[in-house]
Amino acid sequence: MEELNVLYETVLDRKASPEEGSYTSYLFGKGEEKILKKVGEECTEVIIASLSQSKEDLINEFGDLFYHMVVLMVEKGITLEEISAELERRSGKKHNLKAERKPVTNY
Ligand SMILES: N=c1c2ncn([C@@H]3O[C@H](COP(=O)(O)OP(=O)(O)OP(=O)(O)O)[C@@H](O)[C@H]3O)c2ncn1[C@@H]1O[C@H](COP(=O)(O)O)[C@@H](O)[C@H]1O
Repeated sequence: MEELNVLYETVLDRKASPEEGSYTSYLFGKGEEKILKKVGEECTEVIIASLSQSKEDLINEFGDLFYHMVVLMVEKGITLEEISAELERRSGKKHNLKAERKPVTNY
């Protein structure tokens, strides 16, 4: 997802060089507690949209959640590559688990 990389780089840039009128700079200025609050709010909005709103609204809420998650990742010094590596590790583990699975016997 190239857009996610672009977003990550933009957010990283806002942290390094705050810009006036930038919502991202505003969030970093407020600090971690505010960012965590926003991530929590956006999670709740995704849940509400899942239960009662249109697919379009839900996609919109996922967009907000992804954005705030990226802000939190940058705040905590976590890269997209690290998340990617973790997902890859899990996927490899799953394959290994499958290979290790014992055949089912019916007696
Ligand atoms: N993807 C987003 C994005 N998604 C959501 N938001 C902002 O998140 C806020 C969430 O709205 P809310 O109503 O929940 O919050 P609020 O009442 O405005 O603010 P709070 O007082 O609750 O903090 C809105 O102001 C949105 O504009 C985003 N702001 C920025 N981006 C990306 O970040 C990049 C840099 O943006 P700036 O930092 O604004 O330059 C942009 O190019 C965008 O790609």
